[in-house]
Amino acid sequence: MKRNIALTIAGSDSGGGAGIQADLKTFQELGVYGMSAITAVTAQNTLGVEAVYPIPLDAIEKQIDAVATDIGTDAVKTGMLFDSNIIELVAAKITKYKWDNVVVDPVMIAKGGASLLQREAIAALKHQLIPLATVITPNIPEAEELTGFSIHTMEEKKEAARTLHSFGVKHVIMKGGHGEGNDLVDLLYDGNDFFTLESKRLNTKNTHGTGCTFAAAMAAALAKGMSVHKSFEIAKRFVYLAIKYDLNIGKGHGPTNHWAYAEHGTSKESRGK
Ligand SMILES: Nc1ncnc2c1ncn2[C@@H]1O[C@H](COP(=O)(O)OP(=O)(O)O)[C@@H](O)[C@H]1O
Ligand SMILES: Cc1ncc(COP(=O)(O)OP(=O)(O)O)c(N)n1
Repeated sequence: MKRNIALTIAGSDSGGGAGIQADLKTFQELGVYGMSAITAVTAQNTLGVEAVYPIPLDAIEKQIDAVATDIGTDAVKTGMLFDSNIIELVAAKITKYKWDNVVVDPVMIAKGGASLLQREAIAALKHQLIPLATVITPNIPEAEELTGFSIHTMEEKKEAARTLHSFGVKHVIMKGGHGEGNDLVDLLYDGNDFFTLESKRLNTKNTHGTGCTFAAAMAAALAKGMSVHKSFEIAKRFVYLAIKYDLNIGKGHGPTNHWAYAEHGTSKESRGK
């Protein structure tokens, strides 16, 4: 049986809810063979990030080259990239290996407030990596940082999506988890039209790793040959169910449930409107 392949270039979360661990679990659950290039090791659990250890640049390069020269990939997802040197390296490798289906999750700050991207790296993210992406998946604070303006209303979300699209990326998905109110809207912009996917806000503290899981599900669906729009639907549903059937793990913000899509994905009740 043919298996499609996806590569995640991201940080390790020792607690298993976000980063490389969330990505590989998501790939597996969506039937995609997962590979990884680790950019940083974090000592992290549901209470927060205790320490960050960036991986030497040549070790990141060797991980990427090792999988690229032998195995190849159908999609790439980037997460925590930590500094501008790592971003420049990743951009150069995407160009060198002519990868498409590139999902860039512009990870900046963990939910507990820990910085996962140096401030000096924001320019490299904007000008070197984002233009190579098929889709970027910022949350509201990340979109505010990248565009330089604050975002509260739907019109401001649309304006931010237009601004981010002008950086050269093909599609922008503005995630709505940080918005206000009970109705939660994720917005896709393809350069011409806007598409929204809505859900009720689930009342849980266990949302650690939602952004990583969403972007990894996008990458997995793209790796399987689906369109960006179809991948958006799958990613939204995958993360919604992962939050709805959350796991009671740890004393803080627990991880989402990566089994939920397989276990509950077909029931009407789980469709969550
Ligand atoms: N409480 C919630 N209930 C339902 N969906 C949520 C909730 N929080 C986040 N999501 C969904 O999870 C995904 C990630 O959203 P967001 O929280 O904005 O990103 P991040 O985890 O990067 O901060 C989005 O699809 C969003 O709609
Ligand atoms: C190693 C690592 N990478 C990324 C994140 C951020 O993940 P995210 O999905 O945005 O979830 P929260 O941190 O907001 O819960 C991370 N924490 N660690």
